[in-house]
Amino acid sequence: RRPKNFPPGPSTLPMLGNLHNLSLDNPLRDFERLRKKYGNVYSLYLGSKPMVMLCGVQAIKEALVNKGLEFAGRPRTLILADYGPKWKEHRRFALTTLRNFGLGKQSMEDRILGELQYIIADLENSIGSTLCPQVMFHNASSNIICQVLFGMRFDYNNWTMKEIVRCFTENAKLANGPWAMLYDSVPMIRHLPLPFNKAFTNIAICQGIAVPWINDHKKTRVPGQPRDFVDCYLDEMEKRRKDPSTTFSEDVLSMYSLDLHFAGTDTTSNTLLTAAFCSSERCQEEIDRVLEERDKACFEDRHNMPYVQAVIHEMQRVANTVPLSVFHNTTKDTEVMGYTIPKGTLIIPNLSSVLSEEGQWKFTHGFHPENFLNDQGDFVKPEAFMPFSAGPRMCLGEGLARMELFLITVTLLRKFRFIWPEDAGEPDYTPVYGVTLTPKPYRMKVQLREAS
Ligand code: HEM
Repeated sequence: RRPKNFPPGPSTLPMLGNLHNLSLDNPLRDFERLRKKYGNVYSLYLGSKPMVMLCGVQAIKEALVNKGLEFAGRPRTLILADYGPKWKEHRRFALTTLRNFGLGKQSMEDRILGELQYIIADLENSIGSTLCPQVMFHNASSNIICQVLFGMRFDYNNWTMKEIVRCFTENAKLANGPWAMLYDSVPMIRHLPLPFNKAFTNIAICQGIAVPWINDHKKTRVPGQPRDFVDCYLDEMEKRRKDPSTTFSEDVLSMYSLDLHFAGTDTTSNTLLTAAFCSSERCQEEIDRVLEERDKACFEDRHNMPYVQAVIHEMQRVANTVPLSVFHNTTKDTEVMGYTIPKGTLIIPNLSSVLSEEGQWKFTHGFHPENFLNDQGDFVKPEAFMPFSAGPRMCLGEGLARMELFLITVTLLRKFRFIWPEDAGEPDYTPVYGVTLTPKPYRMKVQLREAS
């Protein structure tokens, strides 16, 4: 039985709770069906553990923004830290460090533009034939964040690179799956040989790769002259050495850099993968007009490219890359939309429900850049645009991601034309479910624009 004034939901079965109400492949449709039946705030039981689903702008903003700290916890599933001093100190440090490395400034742009040269080379090698952009975009996104963290990049066919990307993509599929949901709620399943346990093997593999890189930094760094995020962290650890309450340590560094590397890879690349479907001649005209003879774009150009901006934002809306955000936990007894939510309740902010919420968009279905343009053709961002979530736990890499999406889209559309191969049949837009939604693997034909 649900506690008094707890959000409503379907009746439960012993042991299973509501698991039988959810499809193992893709529970998003079930969540939408339940929203229609029970409203924007409803509850489900994963085994015996309650969870609350938040749908729509109003409920999500009330919880994640207005009552941000009360909803800022994390369940102890995979890697991201729960709410507390460790999360606070590390989040503050990471935001400042990323900013100092030029988030929004020249040097971060240089890193992205530098990586773009390798993407361009890959695409040029595929002119006239077809290419699977999945691997290329994953490698590029991984390299960009890898350079920020560790100061290095890898060739796209390098074994280490392939192994990291394999672990990340596999974990992205396991992380929000039903087993992951159960993992937090039914401790005894942790000892069973379940598919979800593979996620921990993958984390161990990635740590096994990253720890020697960190050790190498310890040997080669010059204190006070950081080359990358890891150097900055080691400097900070040194500074806090005598502080008994510090949460900075080498163990945390290896986990934290893994969090950032993972969070910055599968998200950006899956958004770009959806983007490759959406290129348009109108974008290309705007890009040509603004860049004129210049050989590369810069992030500032976005202010003169309202249509491109609208396309990129619409592509994020449609891509719905992180449909259920990352799960939250309540840090104290609280309320949302008049319902009572006890401390320690699993919270799922259903971002998918906001990105396609009736009444929030000019066009809810299909791909319409007009959702982000006013009558004068200026770029506008509706309140319901929340692919990075909202509140104190919102995406830490939003700045980097927005810069990547803009520079990569503009540079590639300026140079190439992407065509759906005639013999490939109709594109299948059904995404593959996970913490990130992934388009089914596909191939694109690539042409140089000048040549066409
Ligand atoms: C298009 C690309 C991206 C999308 C759509 C995206 C989306 C999200 C979402 C929805 C969350 C969950 C927020 C919440 O729990 O309320 C999140 C968290 C996070 N993201 Fe991103 N993200 C993207 C790119 C990146 C990049 C490039 C980085 C790397 C710097 C990154 C680092 C993180 C981290 C560290 C968190 C956890 C924040 C915390 O727990 O405090 N993300 N992201």
